Amino acid sequence: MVNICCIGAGYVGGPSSAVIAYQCHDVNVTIVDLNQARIDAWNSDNLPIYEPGLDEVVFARRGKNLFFSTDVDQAIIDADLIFVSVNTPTKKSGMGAGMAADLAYIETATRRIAQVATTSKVVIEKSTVPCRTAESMRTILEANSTKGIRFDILSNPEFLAEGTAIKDLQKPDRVLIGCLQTPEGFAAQQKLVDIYTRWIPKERVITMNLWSSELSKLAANALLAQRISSINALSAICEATGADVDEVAYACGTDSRIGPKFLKASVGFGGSCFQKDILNLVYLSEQLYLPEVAAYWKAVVTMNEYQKMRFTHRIVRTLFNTVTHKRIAMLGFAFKKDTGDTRESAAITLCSYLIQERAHVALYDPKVSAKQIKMDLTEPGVGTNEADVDKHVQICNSAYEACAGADALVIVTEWDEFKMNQLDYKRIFDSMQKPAFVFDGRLILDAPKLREIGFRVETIGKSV
Ligand SMILES: NC(=O)C1=CN([C@@H]2O[C@H](COP(=O)(O)OP(=O)(O)OC[C@H]3O[C@@H](n4cnc5c(N)ncnc54)[C@H](O)[C@@H]3O)[C@@H](O)[C@H]2O)C=CC1
Ligand SMILES: O=C(O)[C@H]1O[C@H](OP(=O)(O)OP(=O)(O)OC[C@H]2O[C@@H](n3ccc(=O)[nH]c3=O)[C@H](O)[C@@H]2O)[C@H](O)[C@@H](O)[C@@H]1O
Repeated sequence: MVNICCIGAGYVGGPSSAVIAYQCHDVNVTIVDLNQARIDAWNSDNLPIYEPGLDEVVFARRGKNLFFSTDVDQAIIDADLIFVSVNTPTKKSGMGAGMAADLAYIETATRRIAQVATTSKVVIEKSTVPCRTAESMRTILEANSTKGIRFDILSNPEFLAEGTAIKDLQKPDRVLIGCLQTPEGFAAQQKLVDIYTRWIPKERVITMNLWSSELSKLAANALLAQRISSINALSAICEATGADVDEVAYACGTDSRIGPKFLKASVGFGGSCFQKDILNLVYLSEQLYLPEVAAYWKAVVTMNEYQKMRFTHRIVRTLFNTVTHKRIAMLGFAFKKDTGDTRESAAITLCSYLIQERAHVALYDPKVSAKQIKMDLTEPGVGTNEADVDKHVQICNSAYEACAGADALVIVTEWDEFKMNQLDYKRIFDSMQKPAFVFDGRLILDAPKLREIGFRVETIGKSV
């Protein structure tokens, strides 16, 4: 029986390893984390992550060939293959602060493996890391390995998107496995290929060298984010000219060379990775003395910040240049629908700007807790503190509650339950101050129908 250990029971480690257990009943999968509360939640009926389809996968295999534990050492000792799936956030201080990836968690996990392993292991870099991180991991492992133990390193970046993680893992576009181009490297690579090809067609499991694999992950996220910033840049032109961004996206997306995906204009991309990974690429380019390349990728993030700011300015301008003491209903706080994750959500920036304008923000999100919202809005650097939040933010239990008495409602996350066929917009209109404004930051509403009800509607990428 093959034993797999995954270090890091987060958004990636949890779902990706659970799917391996689900697909390969003869493989033992143990997911470990230092965070006791997180592991307790994985072992409970209330999993720590909201992800469609995740409960079914976990509940089907937990206690059979899928285990969650804080006993990191034992899981390392027992494992043949070890996924390192720990967080790699942007560094907050020191060299490269605000741009480079913080590799401290990777290094701690790697050193732990070296310290406690008693047999040879294949160590798999699952976290998103700067190009050539595998080299540092290998150096640490080799310098600390004794007793003739062998460590082989693979790069196997993850491409799942939150909200569709289980679907993405069950039927991925591709799986990447990078290895050192040596006989031992190829042998290690084959072990992982043998796992994935149990449920993924062979031609979708792509093998390559370690450095290409590491860089491909950063490149894929940078290219995806670049498309969003491109369409968002065009949305500004649309608003100024009368062109309609949905029509422009459709016209461009039907060109098979461009393709239709990731061309939805929005309040700006969020999520834990796009910004982090682009900044990582920017830092790498700077380190390689490629300032033009760094500036090129940096512009994707700059455009995203601009989009969030532009949208807030539009709200303030439309509400007669002041939102002071006005009630603004914000629908959605997660960075996208079908997840409770708020990391880098555009909602945080928007909310903070509105509070600074002294608005009263009434927030509703179906999957984000009040505690999380408060934590996000009081993080250092966000621009608002606890007193601001207590004074200016109300967390509501429904969209109707948030909108009651509001001057404006703002769609920030594209949850299905905010769509026209799910919410009674006439009821909302009747409960709001007049004139009643709608700001659609996700292009999910039918503006002409809302206008028939009596709303004044402003939509990203469309002029009135
Ligand atoms: N969130 C996402 O959708 C995606 C994330 N990624 C990448 O995957 C990596 C992990 O991301 P997430 O799962 O979102 O992070 P996360 O923060 O949700 O989970 C990481 C977990 O690792 C644990 N951890 C840290 N150091 C540890 C150690 N030494 N021993 C045991 N546990 C330790 C933490 O306690 C935490 O629970 C990052 O590099 C990220 O860039 C890649 C694709 C998608
Ligand atoms: O490395 C990662 O963490 C992951 O990052 C993204 O996944 P994720 O951030 O979960 O979600 P996306 O669907 O990519 O959305 C990211 C942000 O872009 C926004 N977006 C997306 C698509 C679009 O057309 N327009 C748009 O504004 C979303 O609302 C969201 O705020 C990538 O899609 C995954 O392939 C990758 O594995």
